Amino acid sequence: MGAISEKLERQERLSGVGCQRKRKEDLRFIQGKGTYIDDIKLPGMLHADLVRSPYAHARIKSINVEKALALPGVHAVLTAKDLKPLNLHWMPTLAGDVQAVLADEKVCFQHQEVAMVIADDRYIAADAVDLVQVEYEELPPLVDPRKAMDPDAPVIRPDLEGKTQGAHGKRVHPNHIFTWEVGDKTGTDQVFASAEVTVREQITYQRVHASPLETCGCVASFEKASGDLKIWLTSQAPHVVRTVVSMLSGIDESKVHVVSPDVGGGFGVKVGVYPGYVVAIVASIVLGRPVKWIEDRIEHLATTAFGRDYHMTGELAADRNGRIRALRVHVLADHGAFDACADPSKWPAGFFHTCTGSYDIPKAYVRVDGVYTNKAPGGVSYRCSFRITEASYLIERMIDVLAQKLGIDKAEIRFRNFIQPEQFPYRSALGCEYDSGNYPAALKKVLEAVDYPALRREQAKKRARGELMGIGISTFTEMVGAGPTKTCDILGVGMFDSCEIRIHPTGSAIARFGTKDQGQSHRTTYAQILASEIGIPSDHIVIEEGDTDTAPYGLGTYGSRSTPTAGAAAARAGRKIRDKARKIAAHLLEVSEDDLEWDVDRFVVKGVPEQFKTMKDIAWAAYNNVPEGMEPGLEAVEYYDPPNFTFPFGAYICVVDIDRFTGEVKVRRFYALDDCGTRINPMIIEGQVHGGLTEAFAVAMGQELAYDKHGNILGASFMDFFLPTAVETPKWETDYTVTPSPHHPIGAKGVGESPHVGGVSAFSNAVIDAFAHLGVTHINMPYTAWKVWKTIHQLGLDK
Ligand code: PCD
Ligand SMILES: [Cu+]
Repeated sequence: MGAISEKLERQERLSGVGCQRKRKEDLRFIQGKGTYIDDIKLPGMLHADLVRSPYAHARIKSINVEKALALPGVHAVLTAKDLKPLNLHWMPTLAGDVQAVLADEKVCFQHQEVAMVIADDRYIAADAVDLVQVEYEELPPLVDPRKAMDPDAPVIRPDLEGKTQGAHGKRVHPNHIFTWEVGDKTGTDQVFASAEVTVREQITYQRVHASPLETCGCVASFEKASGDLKIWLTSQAPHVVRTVVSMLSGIDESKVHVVSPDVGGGFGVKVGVYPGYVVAIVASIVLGRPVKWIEDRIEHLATTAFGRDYHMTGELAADRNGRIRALRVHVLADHGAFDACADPSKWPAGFFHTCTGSYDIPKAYVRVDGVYTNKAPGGVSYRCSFRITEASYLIERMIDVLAQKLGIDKAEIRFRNFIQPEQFPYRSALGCEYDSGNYPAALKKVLEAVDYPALRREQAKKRARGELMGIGISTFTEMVGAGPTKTCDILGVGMFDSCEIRIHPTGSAIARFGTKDQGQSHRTTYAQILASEIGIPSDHIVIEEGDTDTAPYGLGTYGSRSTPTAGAAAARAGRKIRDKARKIAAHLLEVSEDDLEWDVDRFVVKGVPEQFKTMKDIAWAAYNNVPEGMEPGLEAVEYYDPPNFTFPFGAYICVVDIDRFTGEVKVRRFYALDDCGTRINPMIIEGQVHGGLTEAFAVAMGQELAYDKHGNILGASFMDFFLPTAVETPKWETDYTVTPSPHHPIGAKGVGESPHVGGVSAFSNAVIDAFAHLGVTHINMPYTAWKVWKTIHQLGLDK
């Protein structure tokens, strides 16, 4: 008894994997001691502001900067003409396209960057922006992606004239970017031709935008004397930025130093490189002084990368009993004026090919056409592993549509189609290899928790009274953790990730990673992984990320990849430490290595419990008493290339009541069960789920970057773009099951994006379910009271 409780006590002292350790980050944050980009202030620093286009599509006839330059305090006004000699007026995008850094003779979207003013302070810079005179000649705008490939559509990108080959194959129209196909077209068509039942639906996932508290920005500082370029950047991927900056500028990569300090939220929008960064860097080089550029909220929403804008046609072929036989999907993807999608290079539509979801669908075919329009560029994964939200939304909507057509219960149809636990590893018809899962168990648990049959009975009664109540189910699967490097790279750099750890003589440690926290709590949870592996309490392990001078190379944090990649690297680096520690312990105890066994925080001689060396003892010895021939010190580096993605999943259920007279949707209940394999910190997982669900609620209920017919953006401030506060946000109930990933060293899967991916369809399915008995099969998001009321009114329910 005594020995067991003593062991438990030691285990507890580690605060390792599974512990509800409080966030290490918060001590600084709640005291206002965070360091975000705007907190960086360097001696002699200048401030930049951008001149932006009021038009969606126009020729630039002239730019006159004289008045702006004459304003006291203005140091420079840069235009494309100034960048041209440096060959920096255009830059490559992550998607293999090019993007104008400052508009070159023509603007292609509203708010496009036209010139940068650099001044003593931001106020002078803003005043000078108003003094820059730009003469435009308006061109007809192309706003509707469905018209992008019309024969007489306005040509958006004359720079691509005659280019019949794009980064992802043939281009068939001046506004065509790529066509991407996956799956068995003929086989799928055959199944459809002879299917007992088919359904088809047009589903648009609207253009949306992440809204981190901190907008994008940077401070660039070029040291003329040494030739060093230092950039502070609110970035999710600092190493990638260093590589890109070096490639673009020709400055030796060792002379480029990127620091990503505290990041005030990322959500995918801080992965890429934006024109503002490039011009700020050029300005610093030209002026020999540090230059700060920070977006305001309108600039952020209107110009830095949007998410989604997928116009999908989904079709399912099935048996009369609801067993799905095939899936066929066409997507028209609106990429805006430049293809600046942030996806792994080989995947122009990200991981949209996960659109068979959690279901065992024998045949599938997907085709995605990307087109240019006069809108801001982007296509980042707003809390989504590269288009998985779109994919999951499509299949979760379609399975409901099929259920309605066949009159099968929406939970039941899922059970009939789930990939079964014994089918894993499961290879989907579109080529994803799912590592593990137990979907029926998850859905069963949720249905029991909310008493699903009782909810359906209540709904039937309400329907009889003319009331609107909806029950939405979402049983989603995600594919997160890009790599492996053989299929995933960014501009040729493989998507591994890294951990480097050093144990100090007194038994504390520092570990550095190639990922970059933006609020996810890596300082807290990485230390927990290491604590469990090396037996040093997590409170004695400092975690660092974000400085390219010190951190090992890594691809950054997005796509819920940190736990699957860098988290795995941490576990494996820890094991390397333990391997060396075992040798040192054997030497100290004068026994053979095989006579030792690991016990929480020490090596013990087998069968002789009183003979042991703790990790603390070993750390000290590593610096003064190692076995003959061994290097002193105790450190390890691991670059981890995962063999596969991890496949977290979940079962969500959402219950809504809709006011028949106002169209207001009230979320009565939201029950979310997530399975992310081994849980490192349950409290942090719960926080991630709360955050992701709130963003899902925002997208489903109100977020939209709409454009009018002239290409004016309509949703570019928080007056119009819905950002839920605590007042609007529903109460979340969370639950879990644990299905460890078989290939991850500690069985963990990513979780950061799951609630967003699964949440959006749960809300959507709930709202539409409220109208299902009236024959409604789909309503596009967002479900504002106005839009829902229109449906009610069309159905004559408000009488
Ligand atoms: N199993 C498990 C898993 C996980 N975890 C935890 O949780 C978290 C998360 O994780 P992950 O999933 O791995 O993820 P990451 O990578 O880290 O992150 C990322 C994500 O994350 C999320 N979340 C968040 N939060 C916050 N606060 N902020 C932010 O910004 C954010 N973002 C978002 C997003 S969007 Mo993308 O980018 O779109 O792609 S992607 C994303 C961390 O802390 C970790 O550790 C645990 O514990 N366990
Ligand atoms: Cu931004």
